Formats: sequence, C-alpha cells, structure tokens
Amino acid sequence: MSILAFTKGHGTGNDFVLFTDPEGEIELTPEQIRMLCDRRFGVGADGVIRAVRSRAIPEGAAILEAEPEAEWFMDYWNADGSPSEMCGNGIRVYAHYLIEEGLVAPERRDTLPIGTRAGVKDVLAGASGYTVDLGRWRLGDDSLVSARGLHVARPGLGIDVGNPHVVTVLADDAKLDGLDLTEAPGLDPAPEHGANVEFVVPEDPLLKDGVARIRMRVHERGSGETLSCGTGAAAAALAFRHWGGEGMPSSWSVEVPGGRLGVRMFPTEEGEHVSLSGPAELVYTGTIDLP
Ligand SMILES: N[C@@H](CCC[C@H](N)C(=O)O)C(=O)O
Repeated sequence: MSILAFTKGHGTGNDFVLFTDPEGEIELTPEQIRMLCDRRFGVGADGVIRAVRSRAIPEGAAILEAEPEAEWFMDYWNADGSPSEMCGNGIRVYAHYLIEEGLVAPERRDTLPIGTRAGVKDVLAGASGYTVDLGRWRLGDDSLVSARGLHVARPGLGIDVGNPHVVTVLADDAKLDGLDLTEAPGLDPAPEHGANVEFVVPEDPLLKDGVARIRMRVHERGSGETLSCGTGAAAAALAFRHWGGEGMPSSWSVEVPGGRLGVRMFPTEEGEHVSLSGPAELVYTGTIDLP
C-alpha cells in the first residue's frame, strides 16, 4: 500500500483526480486509475491527471525540444485506465491546479503553455475561467452512429481536435433527452482508436447576439457518459458549422448537462485554430491508500 495525496476538481461537472509527481516517480497502474475513478470504491472521477514536469517523462521531453517553455505536462488518463491525448475541461482545471499549488512562476500565470500528448496548448486565465487554444483541428473519419433511444443509425462526422470525436445531430430536445448513454454508442465503421461520441441539437433560436447556441450530450471514450466534454464541445461546434456552411458565426455556446462552454474559431498563420472557454474548480483535497 502507498498513500496518494490528491485534489478533486471539475470543469462543468467533468471531474478529475489530480496529483503532483514533479519528477515522474509515481506510475499508476490501470487498476489503480480505475480504483481512483470508481464512484463507490474510490474517489470517483471521469479521469486522472498527473502533474509531472515535461522533462521527467519521455513524452514530455520530446515536446520540450520544440517548445522549451512547456515546463508542465498534463498526463491524462480516462476512468478505465486508458491514456488520452487531450482533455479540454481537464487542461483548464489542471492550469488552475498548477497556479493554486504555486507550481508556476507568477509571470507565466496569464498564458501558461502546457504539454499534452497532442502537443503544447496555451491556457489563458480570465476573469470568469480559463481559455485554452486547442490548436488546429481536422476532419476525421465518419461513422454511422447507433445508440439506445435512436430508432435508426445516423451519420456522424469525424472531427479531430487532438483527440478523436464523432458528432451526430438529432432533430430536437426530446430525442437528445431520450437517449440512453449508459451503453457505448455503436460506430460503423469503428475508428481504429475509438472515439468520443457527441449528440447535438440546435437551441431555438440558433443565433443570439452573433453567437450560435447548441445543446450536447456525450459518451466519452474510456469514461462513459459524462456531464461535459470540452474537446467534445469544440468538435460539436465545428461539426455544426461544417453542416451550416456559409454564414455560420465563429463564436459558439455549447450547453452540456454540467453547464455551458464557449468555443471560438479564429485564423492564425498556420491555419484555423479552435479555442475553448469555461470554468475550472478545485473542490477538495484528500489522501487515499493505493493498493
Ligand atoms: N473530457 C475530456 C476528454 C477526455 C478524454 C477522452 N475521453 C478521450 O479518450 O479522448 C474533455 O473535456 O475534452
């Protein structure tokens, strides 16, 4: 048995167990991650985030060559013990954690570069939360999506924002609320590395004050249905804009069961980027015996 000191945090109800391991000495096993995330036998969370210095692990050291300022790496694990490339809610909570724990120099606190398996992401602290530049996005592989509560399989658009998503649009709120996501949606063909699956409907009216508004539910790869998924919200807004074509705005507001997230698309020299804004909360600290 060893004792792990942790902090519990969340972003719009997408919750995480965070712990600090600056020199990369604590390698949790998938069983230990599953136990930590278990809502009955452990702490309970959608994922685990290890705060580790980039130089202390090979995946982090590799990104330092190009981006030496990314001192900290977000080592993200889903509740089932599988790693993920990125987590949009998690990275805001992680930035907040690094700042609150005094792990970043004051001059870095406004724009904090964080290493992830999907590259370095800049997180900006704001008055009402954090904004992360998710970087470039791309269309991924499409699949037919089936789920309990859907009578026929629906076309899903593949979107990659560092991690893989398949987004499908439903007719109305009743269809969205009627879904049973306790079982993973079916994807045909199944993406090689799996995917997070988002179901979206437009709000009425779609456009308000120049912002397009949609509602979303998500089944996350490796975690099941969650109250929110940040990268999923970005993928959902990108998919809706793709379907809407000309005239769609670049500012989006995505309502998820755990709250509301902002998404913005903006041009850069290397191509279009997408950013995600929302709250980050640290709820409590504790210790737990790890088997
Ligand atoms: N909840 C996250 C995404 C977490 C990773 C995802 N389950 C995956 O496997 O890609 C978010 O807020 O983006």
